[in-house]
Amino acid sequence: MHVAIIGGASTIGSTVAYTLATKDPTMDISLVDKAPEPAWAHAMDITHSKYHGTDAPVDERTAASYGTVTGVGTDEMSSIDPDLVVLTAAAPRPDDAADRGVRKAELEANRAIADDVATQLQSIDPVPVVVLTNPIDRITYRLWTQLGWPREKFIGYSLSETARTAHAIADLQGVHPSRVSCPVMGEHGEGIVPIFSRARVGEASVSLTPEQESEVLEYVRDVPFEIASKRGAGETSRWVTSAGVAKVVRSMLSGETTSPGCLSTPLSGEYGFDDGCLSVPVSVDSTGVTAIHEWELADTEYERLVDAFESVRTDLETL
Ligand SMILES: NC(=O)C1=CN([C@@H]2O[C@H](COP(=O)(O)OP(=O)(O)OC[C@H]3O[C@@H](n4cnc5c(N)ncnc54)[C@H](O)[C@@H]3O)[C@@H](O)[C@H]2O)C=CC1
Ligand SMILES: O=C([O-])CC(=O)C(=O)O
Repeated sequence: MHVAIIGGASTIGSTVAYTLATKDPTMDISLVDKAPEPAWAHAMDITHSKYHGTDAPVDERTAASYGTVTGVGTDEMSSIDPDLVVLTAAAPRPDDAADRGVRKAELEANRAIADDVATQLQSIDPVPVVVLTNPIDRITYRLWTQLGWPREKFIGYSLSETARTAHAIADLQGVHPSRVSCPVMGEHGEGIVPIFSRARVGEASVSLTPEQESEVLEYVRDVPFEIASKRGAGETSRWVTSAGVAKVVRSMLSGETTSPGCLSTPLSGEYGFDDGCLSVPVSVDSTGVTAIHEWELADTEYERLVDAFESVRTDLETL
């Protein structure tokens, strides 16, 4: 399997590449970036890391199954034949990168990048594209409309919220986060919609007060920016993001249909929404999104979803 990461020299792209290479040494990975030298440098470093990551020396047959990690410029996109593309290309982060509104503020600069990437991708056959470039709901939509590939190919990555929500609920319930599940729909940003009606600790449903729900919401909205402010504005949450993206990519390329969770995808009537992207529960396989599941939601959850969609649509009108 071959994954091309466009914006592969980025903090997030290179960390996704390292995580994928560590979890699956057989994968071929191309780091494609408008800056070919750092792309090459990350690729070389990750290639060396595989020596220790795979407990070398290994036998000849195992070694022959290992994939390559390469770094190239965007002008080489047409010579790459990926099974899946991950998009992490982005404009330099603004000075207020640790402010909560920054994802939306990135729209104008990253829209131009999405249009450039659409041109790069015209040179290959349609494959699934997992978009990380913020604001993902708008950028995923823009890429879809610019490229014209089937909507099933477009997935915006928003799964970090599920991990953050699980941690916040675990704190309130006094349990280990790994025991908690609570899907998160909506916008990757202020308009996240944790589906508290489906929150569970193990098999047991969880009942939170409205104050506790607000606490969870605020934590999930705030924590990536708290992390960015303490690390330095150029740094985002690379660890949870790369682990989540690796989960999505590996489950898509596993050869089976799986449901990794809620991901952003173009909607055509689902949940009553048209012409925009939001995170919704999906099934995926190596071809892209195979099903969008329409869950019964609590009234407050659906109202939050409507607000999130309106916010996305309002921004799309400006493009
Ligand atoms: N969806 C999510 O959960 C997350 C999304 N992000 C987003 O991921 C994006 C990347 O963030 P960082 O890794 O910090 O970025 P970065 O600033 O480290 O790197 C951006 C890269 O994009 C490349 N690039 C710019 N224009 C390009 C083009 N037209 N074609 C190819 N490459 C191009 C640059 O050369 C650079 O290597 C941002 O939009 C960020 O907000 C970050 C964390 C989580
Ligand atoms: O805003 C950012 O760049 C970081 C981000 O999306 C996240 O960690 O969820």
